[in-house]
Amino acid sequence: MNNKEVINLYIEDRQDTLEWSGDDVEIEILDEVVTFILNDIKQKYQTDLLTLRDQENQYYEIDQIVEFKRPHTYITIPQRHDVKTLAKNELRTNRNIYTIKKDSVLLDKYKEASKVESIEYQITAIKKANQKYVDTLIGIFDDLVIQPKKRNSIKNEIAKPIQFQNEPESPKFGQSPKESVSPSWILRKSLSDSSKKNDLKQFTIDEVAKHNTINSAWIVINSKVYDVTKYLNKHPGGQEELMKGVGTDATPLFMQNHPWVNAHYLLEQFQVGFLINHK
Ligand code: HEM
Repeated sequence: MNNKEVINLYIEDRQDTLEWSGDDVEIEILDEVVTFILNDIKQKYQTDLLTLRDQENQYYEIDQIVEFKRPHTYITIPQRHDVKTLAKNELRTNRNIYTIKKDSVLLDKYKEASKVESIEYQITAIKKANQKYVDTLIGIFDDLVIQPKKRNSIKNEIAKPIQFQNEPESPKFGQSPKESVSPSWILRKSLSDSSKKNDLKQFTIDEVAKHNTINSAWIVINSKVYDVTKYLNKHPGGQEELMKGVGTDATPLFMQNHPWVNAHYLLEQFQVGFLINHK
């Protein structure tokens, strides 16, 4: 009964672990969960290109993670990481553990040794999120002058590794990508971010809590503080729903309702700062 299986995905300081008991879980479900994780990584790292490699540095494709139940997959972003050195020994401070059952997935998030969040997803919600992700992505790219080449094939080619004939000079961890090797849309995004960054402040959760009315409505999603006063009547789920999260760190509520929504894309103009985690 206890034939527990595990797949690990690593990128920088993040480790995502899928755990399941071999008898209970169909391979399609594992595929959905892996896709869900890779989509999340793509959103967080703002890229649609991820390469997957094993411990021997061999490239492979997304469906091979599950098909061969590879225990360790190292993920890199071609223009951002030095592809010659796999960061096998990075300190993984952010760990996400997905316990997969027949119809649901329990996600436990850890920061260093402490559990910071626990979310239960129905498999149907994960499937819906994967489907929605494609739509969200198209929405994002519509706004950019330069379109990524694979825009129409993203759905079928999630995370397909790309190979360079001559490997480009890649920045090391922690350095920002060089202009010459960055896809222009990433560059564009980071430039617009940095010009605004000067105005952004740091807030404690107590300061955020003061803005809990429809006349001044602040909300925290993924450590970013947004003044959503002007977004309240635009929220597709309704003002009343959004008000449930106002004045708080609403990341868990947000994730329960629509993990596929890219909040930062929608709310960037309303960002006023960052949340400081004090103590
Ligand atoms: C401030 C950040 C938020 C943003 C940018 C946002 C954005 C959205 C978007 C784009 C949708 C449409 C989703 C779709 O059609 O797939 C939506 C729906 C919804 N949102 Fe939010 N939301 C936010 C916060 C919240 C919070 C805090 C809650 C709950 C307390 C919430 C509850 C809902 C609900 C219940 C729906 C309807 C879902 C459905 O029709 O299936 N949202 N939101």
